Amino acid sequence: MKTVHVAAAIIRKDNKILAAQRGYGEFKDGWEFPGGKLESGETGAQACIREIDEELHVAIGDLEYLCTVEHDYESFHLSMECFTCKISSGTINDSEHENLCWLESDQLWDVDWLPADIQVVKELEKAFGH
Ligand SMILES: Nc1nc2c([nH]c(=O)n2[C@H]2C[C@H](O)[C@@H](COP(=O)(O)OP(=O)(O)OP(=O)(O)O)O2)c(=O)[nH]1
Repeated sequence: MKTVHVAAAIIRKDNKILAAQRGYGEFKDGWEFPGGKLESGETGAQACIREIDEELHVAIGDLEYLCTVEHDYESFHLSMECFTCKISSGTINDSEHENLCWLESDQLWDVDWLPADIQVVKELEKAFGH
């Protein structure tokens, strides 16, 4: 099965994290962390910074590796590196998602996450002691 390498940004603000609802494609309407596929030669962190600039038009910093999720979808295997981070400059101007939502720590399960993201949210709960 084909492996797709993705980097995802868990953007933190105060006690909240940013969730995004996909606006197109196979997983339309599912909730995820902003990010996208690694380009050749890129590290996960580099892809994360580039994707967030392209999608949300902000710069991110303070990246901290959280986990890598391995998930088998029907038609591909996803290997997704996840980083927590903060916005270091700019104001979000979303060019790609249907919705964005800042979730408080007690709202993490209020959205319908993509299957692979369930594990990420569990890791987040562990990391932040919820
Ligand atoms: N960005 C992102 N993708 C995720 C998450 N969870 C998850 O299963 N995925 C899957 C959905 C997609 O199949 C793949 C990421 O593709 P993408 O469409 O965001 O990447 P991209 O912008 O580089 O790609 P493209 O649309 O230009 O082809 O990973 C997540 O939390 N964030």
